[in-house]
Amino acid sequence: MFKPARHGEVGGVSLQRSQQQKPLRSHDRLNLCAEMSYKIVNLRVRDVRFPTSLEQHGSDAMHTDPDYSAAYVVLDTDSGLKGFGLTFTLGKGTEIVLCAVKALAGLVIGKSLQEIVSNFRGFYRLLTSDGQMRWLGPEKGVIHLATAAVLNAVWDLWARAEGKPLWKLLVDMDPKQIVSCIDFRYITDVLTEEEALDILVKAQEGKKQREDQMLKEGYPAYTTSCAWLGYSDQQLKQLCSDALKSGWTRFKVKVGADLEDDIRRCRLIRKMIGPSSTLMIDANQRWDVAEAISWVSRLAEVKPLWIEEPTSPDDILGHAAISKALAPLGIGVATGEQCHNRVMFKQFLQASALQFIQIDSCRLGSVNENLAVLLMAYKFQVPVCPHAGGVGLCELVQHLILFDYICVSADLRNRMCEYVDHLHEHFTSPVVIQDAHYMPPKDPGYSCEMLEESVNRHEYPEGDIWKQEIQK
Ligand SMILES: C[C@H](O)[C@@H](O)[C@@H](O)[C@H](O)C(=O)O
Ligand SMILES: [Mg+2]
Repeated sequence: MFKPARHGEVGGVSLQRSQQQKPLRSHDRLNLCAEMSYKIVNLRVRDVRFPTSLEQHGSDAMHTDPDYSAAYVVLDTDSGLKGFGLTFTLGKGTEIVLCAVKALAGLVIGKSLQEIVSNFRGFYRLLTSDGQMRWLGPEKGVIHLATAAVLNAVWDLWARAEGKPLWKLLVDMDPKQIVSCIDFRYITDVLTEEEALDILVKAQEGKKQREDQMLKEGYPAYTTSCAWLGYSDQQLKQLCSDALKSGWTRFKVKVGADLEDDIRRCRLIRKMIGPSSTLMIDANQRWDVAEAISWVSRLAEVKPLWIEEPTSPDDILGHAAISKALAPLGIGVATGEQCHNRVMFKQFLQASALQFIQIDSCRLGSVNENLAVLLMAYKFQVPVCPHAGGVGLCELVQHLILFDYICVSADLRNRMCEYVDHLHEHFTSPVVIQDAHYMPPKDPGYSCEMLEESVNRHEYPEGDIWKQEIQK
């Protein structure tokens, strides 16, 4: 059974003085309604799946039948306010994530939001460092996906309690409070707390203009939904021509299963979008290192900006070798959607193994760990181009990239956020895309809440959608 940690302790281990969270001074605190502590009294988690594989939406060279799914978390508080969070999965296995979320529930229930956010670094540690459960990770795999779902719900609750969309909650925070949410353990050799603070303080200049700019123009996006691997050439053409009409200028194509098909499909798209539009290719980990280099060299004629996930997501030195070999062709390497944690990102950066860093709102330990990666990326001057799509990933990650632009990078060169046009209708505050840009969300929260009816219909296996599928 989990024993609540005493002050200065995480998972029964006493923290070094320097790692302890300094209590926030009163002026650092946000406006959490003074008389409201928002005590979390219950955590519910549901297995929600969408049968996207039936039409090959989301298919790639390794995931040929993805059913976009979520472990969907709802936190109930004593005040009636709820927090909604999720992590993304591909169908089978979502029930395992549910088990992991349930295993973490005891660390959350009974805590007040005030208690959590006044020592968010400590709370992140509590979830990721439990003396028994960390054996399942640490900070990777199913337990980390579950951590993301739970923490996403906590951040959603916090933003709702403040009456702000999450990006605005972050933008309005004092830089000291931002760094107080980050666990710097294992990354201080490249980024110390002081350096992080320095980056954030320097970026205060021009913040207001950048916020206004985002509210007016939105954040640039690219689309992946024209060219899933399982789509026919006919479908590709139709979707690409529709996207061009709607103002899209940046496109990603799935590759990696068959070289001749890739050449044909990429030529087709390049021809349709013209030389000045941007094309990216994504192999979803299909190749070995040498194979990746030779395959992508054959596709160099279509001038891809990047090759995404050319090989195993764990092979940092392999990515470095591919980056080096493809640099003369003007092709960068992008990865991150399956990068476990900030430590791996640190090494990718140290090894110059990627030229585009793809954070993921549900793979890393929520906002807390993503903040660490955004700051490391800034230090190494590597552009962040978040992974999105799936179910809910666009809704979530738009908040993080808005924060990145307004408060960290202040730069839009070579930067764009992924977009796919699936399943937004199931959310209470779906993303708003205008002229191929993400428009900043206005509703309070982290945009994770799904429509109750959608959850009921898609819950696995009892929902109507799945009952019908099972009967077929
Ligand atoms: C199975 C999924 O659709 C992936 O193919 C998808 O996340 C993809 O890698 C992407 O970059 O969007
Ligand atoms: Mg990808």
